Amino acid sequence: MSVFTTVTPDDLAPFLKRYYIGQLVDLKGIAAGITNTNYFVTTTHGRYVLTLFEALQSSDLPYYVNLTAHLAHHGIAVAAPIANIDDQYTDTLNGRPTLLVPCLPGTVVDEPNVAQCAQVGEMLAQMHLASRSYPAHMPNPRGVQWWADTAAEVMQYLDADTAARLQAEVDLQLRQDYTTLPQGVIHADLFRDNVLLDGDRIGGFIDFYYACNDALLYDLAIALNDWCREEDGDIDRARAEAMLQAYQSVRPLETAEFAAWPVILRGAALRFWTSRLLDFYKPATGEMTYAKDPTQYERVITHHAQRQDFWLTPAPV
Ligand SMILES: Nc1ncnc2c1ncn2[C@@H]1O[C@H](COP(=O)(O)OP(=O)(O)O)[C@@H](O)[C@H]1O
Ligand SMILES: N[C@@H](CCOP(=O)(O)O)C(=O)O
Repeated sequence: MSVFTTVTPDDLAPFLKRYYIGQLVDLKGIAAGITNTNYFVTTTHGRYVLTLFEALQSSDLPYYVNLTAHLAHHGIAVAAPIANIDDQYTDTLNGRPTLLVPCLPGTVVDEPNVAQCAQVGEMLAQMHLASRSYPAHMPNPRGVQWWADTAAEVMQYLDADTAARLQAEVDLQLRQDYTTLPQGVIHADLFRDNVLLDGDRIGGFIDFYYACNDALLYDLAIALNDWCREEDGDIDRARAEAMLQAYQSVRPLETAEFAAWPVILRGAALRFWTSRLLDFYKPATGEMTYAKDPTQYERVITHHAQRQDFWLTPAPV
Protein backbone atom coordinates (compact mmCIF):
# COMPACT_ATOMS: atom_id res chain seq x y z
CA MET A 1 0.00 0.00 0.00
CA SER A 2 1.57 3.25 -0.99
CA VAL A 3 -0.19 5.83 1.10
CA PHE A 4 2.64 7.11 3.28
CA THR A 5 0.99 10.41 4.24
CA THR A 6 -2.65 10.13 5.27
CA VAL A 7 -5.06 12.74 3.94
CA THR A 8 -8.57 13.02 5.37
CA PRO A 9 -11.55 14.84 3.83
CA ASP A 10 -11.08 17.49 6.53
CA ASP A 11 -7.46 18.00 5.45
CA LEU A 12 -8.51 18.25 1.84
CA ALA A 13 -11.40 20.72 2.18
CA PRO A 14 -9.26 23.88 2.68
CA PHE A 15 -6.76 22.62 0.09
CA LEU A 16 -9.47 22.21 -2.56
CA LYS A 17 -10.58 25.80 -1.95
CA ARG A 18 -7.30 26.73 -3.62
CA TYR A 19 -8.48 25.09 -6.88
CA TYR A 20 -11.43 25.55 -9.23
CA ILE A 21 -12.42 21.89 -9.36
CA GLY A 22 -15.69 21.81 -7.42
CA GLN A 23 -16.60 20.20 -4.11
CA LEU A 24 -15.22 16.97 -2.68
CA VAL A 25 -17.39 13.89 -3.24
CA ASP A 26 -14.97 11.06 -2.52
CA LEU A 27 -11.35 10.49 -1.50
CA LYS A 28 -9.59 7.16 -1.95
CA GLY A 29 -5.95 6.12 -1.46
CA ILE A 30 -4.26 4.44 -4.46
CA ALA A 31 -2.52 1.18 -3.63
CA ALA A 32 -0.28 1.02 -6.73
CA GLY A 33 2.97 2.98 -6.91
CA ILE A 34 5.96 2.74 -4.65
CA THR A 35 7.47 6.19 -4.23
CA ASN A 36 4.78 8.77 -3.57
CA THR A 37 1.39 8.98 -1.88
CA ASN A 38 -1.44 9.06 -4.43
CA TYR A 39 -5.17 9.61 -3.92
CA PHE A 40 -8.13 9.52 -6.28
CA VAL A 41 -10.08 12.70 -5.57
CA THR A 42 -13.63 12.80 -6.93
CA THR A 43 -15.33 16.19 -6.95
CA THR A 44 -18.53 17.61 -8.38
CA HIS A 45 -16.47 18.43 -11.52
CA GLY A 46 -14.78 15.10 -12.11
CA ARG A 47 -12.06 12.69 -11.04
CA TYR A 48 -8.49 13.73 -10.24
CA VAL A 49 -5.26 12.27 -8.91
CA LEU A 50 -3.56 14.03 -6.02
CA THR A 51 0.13 13.20 -5.48
CA LEU A 52 1.99 14.01 -2.25
CA PHE A 53 5.73 13.81 -2.93
CA GLU A 54 7.53 11.81 -0.28
CA ALA A 55 11.13 12.30 -1.42
CA LEU A 56 11.21 15.10 -3.98
CA GLN A 57 11.29 18.67 -2.67
CA SER A 58 9.25 21.55 -4.15
CA SER A 59 12.42 22.90 -5.74
CA ASP A 60 12.93 19.57 -7.61
CA LEU A 61 9.49 19.58 -9.18
CA PRO A 62 9.49 22.24 -11.94
CA TYR A 63 11.48 20.15 -14.44
CA TYR A 64 9.00 17.25 -14.22
CA VAL A 65 5.79 19.22 -13.81
CA ASN A 66 6.53 21.76 -16.55
CA LEU A 67 7.56 18.84 -18.78
CA THR A 68 4.17 17.14 -18.45
CA ALA A 69 2.45 20.50 -19.06
CA HIS A 70 4.59 20.92 -22.20
CA LEU A 71 3.87 17.40 -23.45
CA ALA A 72 0.12 17.68 -22.81
CA HIS A 73 0.18 21.02 -24.67
CA HIS A 74 1.60 19.11 -27.65
CA GLY A 75 -1.05 16.40 -27.55
CA ILE A 76 0.97 13.64 -25.89
CA ALA A 77 -1.22 11.51 -23.61
CA VAL A 78 -0.01 12.67 -20.20
CA ALA A 79 -1.91 14.17 -17.28
CA ALA A 80 -1.66 17.96 -17.60
CA PRO A 81 -1.05 19.54 -14.19
CA ILE A 82 -3.86 21.70 -12.80
CA ALA A 83 -2.93 25.19 -11.59
CA ASN A 84 -4.17 26.54 -8.25
CA ILE A 85 -5.69 29.98 -7.62
CA ASP A 86 -2.15 31.44 -7.51
CA ASP A 87 -1.50 29.94 -10.96
CA GLN A 88 1.00 27.47 -9.50
CA TYR A 89 1.08 23.82 -10.53
CA THR A 90 2.41 22.67 -7.18
CA ASP A 91 1.00 23.29 -3.71
CA THR A 92 1.45 21.88 -0.21
CA LEU A 93 -0.67 19.56 1.93
CA ASN A 94 0.17 17.91 5.25
CA GLY A 95 3.77 19.03 4.96
CA ARG A 96 4.31 17.52 1.52
CA PRO A 97 4.63 19.18 -1.90
CA THR A 98 1.60 18.23 -4.02
CA LEU A 99 0.42 17.96 -7.59
CA LEU A 100 -3.14 17.67 -8.83
CA VAL A 101 -3.87 16.20 -12.28
CA PRO A 102 -6.97 14.86 -14.05
CA CYS A 103 -7.56 11.13 -13.84
CA LEU A 104 -6.55 9.53 -17.14
CA PRO A 105 -8.53 6.71 -18.78
CA GLY A 106 -7.24 3.15 -18.80
CA THR A 107 -5.44 0.74 -16.52
CA VAL A 108 -2.00 -0.80 -16.16
CA VAL A 109 -1.68 -3.91 -18.38
CA ASP A 110 0.52 -6.71 -17.08
CA GLU A 111 0.67 -8.73 -20.30
CA PRO A 112 0.71 -6.32 -23.24
CA ASN A 113 -0.10 -7.44 -26.77
CA VAL A 114 1.60 -6.55 -30.06
CA ALA A 115 -0.78 -3.66 -30.81
CA GLN A 116 -0.22 -2.13 -27.37
CA CYS A 117 3.58 -2.34 -27.77
CA ALA A 118 3.23 -0.57 -31.12
CA GLN A 119 1.16 2.19 -29.53
CA VAL A 120 3.77 2.69 -26.81
CA GLY A 121 6.57 2.83 -29.40
CA GLU A 122 4.75 5.38 -31.51
CA MET A 123 3.87 7.64 -28.59
CA LEU A 124 7.36 7.39 -27.15
CA ALA A 125 8.78 8.68 -30.46
CA GLN A 126 6.22 11.48 -30.51
CA MET A 127 7.11 12.34 -26.92
CA HIS A 128 10.79 12.51 -27.93
CA LEU A 129 9.99 14.87 -30.81
CA ALA A 130 7.53 17.00 -28.81
CA SER A 131 10.05 17.59 -26.05
CA ARG A 132 12.66 19.02 -28.46
CA SER A 133 11.13 22.44 -27.74
CA TYR A 134 11.17 21.91 -23.96
CA PRO A 135 13.75 24.40 -22.70
CA ALA A 136 14.80 22.95 -19.31
CA HIS A 137 17.72 20.54 -18.97
CA MET A 138 18.39 17.87 -16.36
CA PRO A 139 21.41 15.54 -16.56
CA ASN A 140 20.58 11.88 -15.95
CA PRO A 141 21.19 11.22 -12.24
CA ARG A 142 21.20 7.48 -13.03
CA GLY A 143 23.62 7.46 -15.96
CA VAL A 144 26.51 5.10 -16.70
CA GLN A 145 28.63 6.34 -13.79
CA TRP A 146 25.73 5.65 -11.40
CA TRP A 147 25.51 2.06 -12.72
CA ALA A 148 29.25 1.64 -12.09
CA ASP A 149 29.12 3.18 -8.60
CA THR A 150 26.06 1.16 -7.65
CA ALA A 151 27.58 -2.07 -8.93
CA ALA A 152 30.66 -1.39 -6.79
CA GLU A 153 28.42 -0.87 -3.76
CA VAL A 154 26.59 -4.20 -4.08
CA MET A 155 29.47 -6.34 -5.38
CA GLN A 156 30.29 -7.58 -1.84
CA TYR A 157 26.89 -9.34 -1.59
CA LEU A 158 27.21 -11.32 -4.84
CA ASP A 159 28.73 -14.73 -5.53
CA ALA A 160 31.95 -14.69 -7.57
CA ASP A 161 30.33 -15.62 -10.91
CA THR A 162 27.59 -13.03 -10.66
CA ALA A 163 30.05 -10.37 -9.49
CA ALA A 164 32.30 -11.11 -12.49
CA ARG A 165 29.38 -10.89 -14.92
CA LEU A 166 28.22 -7.62 -13.38
CA GLN A 167 31.72 -6.14 -13.54
CA ALA A 168 32.09 -7.20 -17.20
CA GLU A 169 28.82 -5.44 -18.08
CA VAL A 170 29.88 -2.29 -16.24
CA ASP A 171 33.24 -2.32 -18.07
CA LEU A 172 31.49 -2.77 -21.42
CA GLN A 173 29.23 0.22 -20.73
CA LEU A 174 32.06 2.44 -19.46
CA ARG A 175 33.74 1.98 -22.88
CA GLN A 176 30.68 3.41 -24.72
CA ASP A 177 29.98 7.02 -25.58
CA TYR A 178 26.24 7.52 -25.92
CA THR A 179 26.59 11.32 -25.95
CA THR A 180 27.21 11.19 -29.71
CA LEU A 181 23.71 9.74 -30.28
CA PRO A 182 20.63 11.98 -30.68
CA GLN A 183 19.83 13.46 -27.28
CA GLY A 184 16.65 14.85 -25.73
CA VAL A 185 14.19 14.48 -22.92
CA ILE A 186 13.61 10.86 -21.94
CA HIS A 187 11.06 9.28 -19.59
CA ALA A 188 13.74 6.85 -18.34
CA ASP A 189 11.29 4.46 -16.63
CA LEU A 190 8.63 3.68 -19.23
CA PHE A 191 7.71 0.27 -17.83
CA ARG A 192 4.30 -1.37 -18.12
CA ASP A 193 3.26 0.09 -14.77
CA ASN A 194 3.90 3.62 -16.02
CA VAL A 195 1.47 3.51 -18.93
CA LEU A 196 -2.31 3.43 -18.68
CA LEU A 197 -3.98 1.58 -21.55
CA ASP A 198 -7.60 1.85 -22.59
CA GLY A 199 -7.93 -1.24 -24.77
CA ASP A 200 -5.18 -0.80 -27.36
CA ARG A 201 -5.16 2.99 -26.95
CA ILE A 202 -2.78 4.84 -24.69
CA GLY A 203 -4.68 6.44 -21.82
CA GLY A 204 -1.49 8.14 -20.72
CA PHE A 205 2.16 7.94 -19.77
CA ILE A 206 2.59 8.58 -16.03
CA ASP A 207 5.32 8.87 -13.40
CA PHE A 208 7.83 11.20 -15.04
CA TYR A 209 10.04 11.49 -11.93
CA TYR A 210 13.06 9.85 -13.57
CA ALA A 211 12.72 12.02 -16.68
CA CYS A 212 15.96 13.73 -17.71
CA ASN A 213 18.08 14.56 -20.75
CA ASP A 214 19.94 11.65 -22.29
CA ALA A 215 20.19 9.52 -25.46
CA LEU A 216 16.74 8.94 -26.98
CA LEU A 217 17.77 5.42 -27.99
CA TYR A 218 18.37 4.55 -24.33
CA ASP A 219 14.72 5.40 -23.55
CA LEU A 220 13.56 3.13 -26.37
CA ALA A 221 15.80 0.34 -25.02
CA ILE A 222 14.35 0.73 -21.50
CA ALA A 223 10.80 0.53 -22.85
CA LEU A 224 11.53 -2.46 -25.11
CA ASN A 225 13.30 -4.40 -22.35
CA ASP A 226 10.15 -4.22 -20.24
CA TRP A 227 7.26 -4.19 -22.72
CA CYS A 228 8.60 -7.04 -24.88
CA ARG A 229 10.20 -9.13 -22.12
CA GLU A 230 9.14 -12.68 -21.46
CA GLU A 231 9.24 -14.37 -18.08
CA ASP A 232 12.69 -15.91 -18.75
CA GLY A 233 14.22 -12.55 -19.74
CA ASP A 234 14.12 -13.25 -23.47
CA ILE A 235 12.47 -10.73 -25.79
CA ASP A 236 9.33 -11.54 -27.76
CA ARG A 237 10.10 -10.92 -31.44
CA ALA A 238 6.60 -9.90 -32.54
CA ARG A 239 6.22 -7.29 -29.82
CA ALA A 240 9.77 -5.97 -30.32
CA GLU A 241 9.34 -5.59 -34.09
CA ALA A 242 5.99 -3.87 -33.60
CA MET A 243 7.39 -1.42 -31.07
CA LEU A 244 10.47 -0.61 -33.16
CA GLN A 245 8.55 -0.19 -36.43
CA ALA A 246 5.99 2.08 -34.76
CA TYR A 247 8.74 4.14 -33.12
CA GLN A 248 10.58 4.47 -36.43
CA SER A 249 7.43 5.45 -38.29
CA VAL A 250 7.70 8.70 -36.28
CA ARG A 251 11.44 9.04 -35.66
CA PRO A 252 13.60 6.87 -37.93
CA LEU A 253 16.78 5.83 -36.19
CA GLU A 254 20.09 7.20 -37.41
CA THR A 255 23.02 5.05 -38.56
CA ALA A 256 24.90 5.59 -35.29
CA GLU A 257 21.82 4.43 -33.37
CA PHE A 258 21.62 1.20 -35.38
CA ALA A 259 25.25 0.54 -34.45
CA ALA A 260 24.72 1.33 -30.74
CA TRP A 261 21.47 -0.62 -30.38
CA PRO A 262 22.78 -4.06 -29.28
CA VAL A 263 24.98 -2.56 -26.57
CA ILE A 264 22.59 0.13 -25.34
CA LEU A 265 19.95 -2.58 -24.82
CA ARG A 266 22.39 -4.15 -22.36
CA GLY A 267 23.04 -0.76 -20.76
CA ALA A 268 19.32 -0.16 -20.30
CA ALA A 269 19.08 -3.57 -18.62
CA LEU A 270 22.14 -2.91 -16.46
CA ARG A 271 20.50 0.30 -15.17
CA PHE A 272 17.70 -1.79 -13.61
CA TRP A 273 19.88 -4.75 -12.65
CA THR A 274 21.99 -2.39 -10.53
CA SER A 275 19.09 -0.37 -9.07
CA ARG A 276 17.25 -3.54 -8.16
CA LEU A 277 20.38 -5.01 -6.56
CA LEU A 278 20.74 -1.83 -4.52
CA ASP A 279 17.06 -1.90 -3.45
CA PHE A 280 17.44 -5.59 -2.58
CA TYR A 281 20.68 -5.48 -0.58
CA LYS A 282 20.61 -1.90 0.73
CA PRO A 283 17.01 -0.67 0.94
CA ALA A 284 16.89 3.00 1.94
CA THR A 285 15.38 3.64 5.36
CA GLY A 286 11.78 4.70 5.23
CA GLU A 287 11.28 3.12 1.81
CA MET A 288 8.91 0.20 1.38
CA THR A 289 10.75 -3.07 1.78
CA TYR A 290 9.25 -4.43 -1.48
CA ALA A 291 12.07 -4.86 -4.00
CA LYS A 292 11.72 -6.06 -7.59
CA ASP A 293 13.68 -9.14 -8.67
CA PRO A 294 17.21 -8.13 -9.81
CA THR A 295 17.86 -11.47 -11.56
CA GLN A 296 15.13 -10.65 -14.09
CA TYR A 297 17.43 -8.02 -15.61
CA GLU A 298 20.52 -10.19 -15.30
CA ARG A 299 18.66 -12.67 -17.52
CA VAL A 300 17.71 -9.94 -20.00
CA ILE A 301 21.43 -9.15 -20.40
CA THR A 302 22.33 -12.83 -20.84
CA HIS A 303 19.83 -13.11 -23.70
CA HIS A 304 20.97 -9.85 -25.33
CA ALA A 305 24.61 -10.98 -25.11
CA GLN A 306 23.79 -14.19 -27.03
CA ARG A 307 21.55 -12.57 -29.62
CA GLN A 308 22.53 -12.14 -33.28
CA ASP A 309 19.45 -10.36 -34.52
CA PHE A 310 18.07 -7.24 -32.84
CA TRP A 311 14.79 -6.87 -34.80
CA LEU A 312 15.87 -3.68 -36.56
CA THR A 313 15.27 -3.33 -40.24
CA PRO A 314 16.05 0.08 -41.71
CA ALA A 315 12.92 2.22 -41.95
CA PRO A 316 11.66 2.71 -45.52
CA VAL A 317 12.98 5.97 -47.01
N1 LIG B 1 -3.31 10.64 -13.96
C1 LIG B 1 -3.65 9.44 -13.52
N2 LIG B 1 -4.81 8.89 -13.88
C2 LIG B 1 -5.20 7.69 -13.42
N3 LIG B 1 -4.49 6.95 -12.55
C3 LIG B 1 -3.30 7.44 -12.16
C4 LIG B 1 -2.81 8.69 -12.62
N4 LIG B 1 -1.61 8.91 -12.03
C5 LIG B 1 -1.36 7.84 -11.25
N5 LIG B 1 -2.37 6.96 -11.32
C6 LIG B 1 -2.50 5.69 -10.59
O1 LIG B 1 -1.63 5.75 -9.48
C7 LIG B 1 -0.71 4.66 -9.51
C8 LIG B 1 0.63 5.08 -8.95
O2 LIG B 1 1.16 6.16 -9.70
P1 LIG B 1 2.73 6.35 -9.89
O3 LIG B 1 2.93 7.70 -10.49
O4 LIG B 1 3.30 5.18 -10.65
O5 LIG B 1 3.22 6.33 -8.37
P2 LIG B 1 4.67 6.26 -7.76
O6 LIG B 1 5.34 7.56 -8.13
O7 LIG B 1 4.45 6.13 -6.31
O8 LIG B 1 5.36 5.05 -8.37
C9 LIG B 1 -0.67 4.22 -10.96
O9 LIG B 1 -0.35 2.87 -11.10
C10 LIG B 1 -2.09 4.49 -11.41
O10 LIG B 1 -2.93 3.42 -11.04
N1 LIG C 1 10.71 0.45 -13.07
C1 LIG C 1 11.75 0.17 -12.11
C2 LIG C 1 11.44 0.72 -10.77
C3 LIG C 1 11.57 2.21 -10.75
O1 LIG C 1 11.09 2.70 -9.57
P1 LIG C 1 11.99 2.92 -8.29
O2 LIG C 1 11.45 4.22 -7.76
O3 LIG C 1 11.76 1.73 -7.42
O4 LIG C 1 13.43 3.00 -8.74
C4 LIG C 1 11.99 -1.34 -12.00
O5 LIG C 1 11.14 -2.09 -12.44
O6 LIG C 1 13.04 -1.73 -11.46
